Amino acid sequence: MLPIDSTKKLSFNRNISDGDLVIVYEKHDAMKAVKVCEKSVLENRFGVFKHSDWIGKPFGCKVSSHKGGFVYLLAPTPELWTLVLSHRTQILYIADISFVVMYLELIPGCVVLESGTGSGSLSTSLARAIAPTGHVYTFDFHEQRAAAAREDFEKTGLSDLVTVGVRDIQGEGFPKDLVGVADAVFLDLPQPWLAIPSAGEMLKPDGVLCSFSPCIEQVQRSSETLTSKFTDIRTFEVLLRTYEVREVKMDQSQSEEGTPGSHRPCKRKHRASDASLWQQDNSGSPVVMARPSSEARGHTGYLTFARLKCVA
Ligand SMILES: C[S@@+](CC[C@H](N)C(=O)[O-])C[C@H]1O[C@@H](n2cnc3c(N)ncnc32)[C@H](O)[C@@H]1O
Repeated sequence: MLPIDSTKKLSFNRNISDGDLVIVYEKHDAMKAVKVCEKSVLENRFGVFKHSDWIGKPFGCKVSSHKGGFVYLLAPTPELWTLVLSHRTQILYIADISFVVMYLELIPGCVVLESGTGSGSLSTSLARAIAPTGHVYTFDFHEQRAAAAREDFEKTGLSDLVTVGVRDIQGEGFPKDLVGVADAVFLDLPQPWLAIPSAGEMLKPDGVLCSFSPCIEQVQRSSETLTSKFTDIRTFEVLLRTYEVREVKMDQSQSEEGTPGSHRPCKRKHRASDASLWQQDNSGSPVVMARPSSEARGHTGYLTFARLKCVA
């Protein structure tokens, strides 16, 4: 049973305290994690911000610098942490992470095994999904990476939910004391097929495994290994298309035709089925438009899922 404290730490429905981690938000692509320390200041292009002014304010608040600039102080949720963490390895991002959490069928109380830990990007979301009574056991054979991940889980308040082990999972498999305890196993390893037999031993009957691989050759090799003990083998590639939503001024002719490269704006205001595109009725007034982002992320990898066969 986990100490009740871990539930409290996961809740951001409270005010900022000395020692808390906050995400200082300038804009969606300019954020950084800062540990609040009463005597410290944050300096950026908007001025100097005293941490002491932040203490006692709610997460999500807007705070001002000595010269009137401002930033937002956001809670270190897994969604934001993934965007600000220090990259020690390639990491999983939100599109793949959300898919993994859903298809591994994670709910509070689940036990999840993961390897490798890498930068802990996925582990952070796994931990929140199984909190407050579940547990994530994550393994990496790289000692410094494992230690850095442990420090990060301390900072983000997840250390009661995640145990980081140093182990060569491809060579040795998962530890024998975890046999049969896992609801789900996640592999992000260069040769996942070497770890699949051990992952199968760790899973409860009907448990789900997911393996992330950047190349289709790895998927084929993993799938061959999966067929002996697993069923319902499926591979997905999650391709995310991001849209930029901007307010623009248009003249009447443009508003009739739409703008090149964008979707033609819809003349209706806030129609529920067309919520991303709309315009105000008066020509010349600002129009809100959505267009595909030029920085859209393409291929990240393949997610192969499989369910352990139940032996009657
Ligand atoms: C791409 S990273 C994982 C990133 C992680 N999914 C994330 O979202 O932050 C792969 C990790 O696997 C670890 N690794 C590679 N081979 C391993 C092995 N045989 N046993 C354990 N870990 C291994 C590497 O050290 C590396 O940290």
